[in-house]
Amino acid sequence: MKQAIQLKILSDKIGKEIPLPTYATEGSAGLDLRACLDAPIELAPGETTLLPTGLSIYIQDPGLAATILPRSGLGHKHGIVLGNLVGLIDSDYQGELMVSCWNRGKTTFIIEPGERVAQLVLLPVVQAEFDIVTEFESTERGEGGFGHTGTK
Ligand SMILES: O=c1ccn([C@H]2C[C@H](O)[C@@H](COP(=O)(O)OP(=O)(O)OP(=O)(O)O)O2)c(=O)[nH]1
Ligand SMILES: [Mg+2]
Repeated sequence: MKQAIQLKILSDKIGKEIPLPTYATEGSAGLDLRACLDAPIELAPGETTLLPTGLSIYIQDPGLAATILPRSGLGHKHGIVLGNLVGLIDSDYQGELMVSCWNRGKTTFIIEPGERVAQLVLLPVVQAEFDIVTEFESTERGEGGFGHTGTK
């Protein structure tokens, strides 16, 4: 599904040395987010840094949200993941998209200006309107969880 989303360019670098986010292929779910930096950043093992993207989006529709997810190659091969594990962008957020970058690996990683550090995925959202009850209709699972169904 496609939907227009308002986007503000906050840095002169965007659209010049740093391209606007695009879907890499027709079927891509994620838009790669690039580090909007003046100079490379060294991220030592165990360190976390908050990277600007030079962009803000205003999703506007409360039925949507965006998530910031790690890129699998960076995460698996270099241990570069997100300090908050997953970022959630609210539909009413209008500030700069920020990427918390965590080096959970064992070697220093250099983040270059314009490097694709994470990906943005827009998702549908349902806001709950709580209906307070004292009993739930019973289910096969009931209150069982956390391995209740076994491992094999
Ligand atoms: O990786 C992220 C996560 C969040 N945000 C922005 C968008 C989001 O809408 C806002 C608040 O995020 P969240 O609700 O996860 O953080 P919080 O610690 O609960 O802050 P707040 O009290 O502002 O809601 O921060 C980012 O730019 N990047
Ligand atoms: Mg919050």
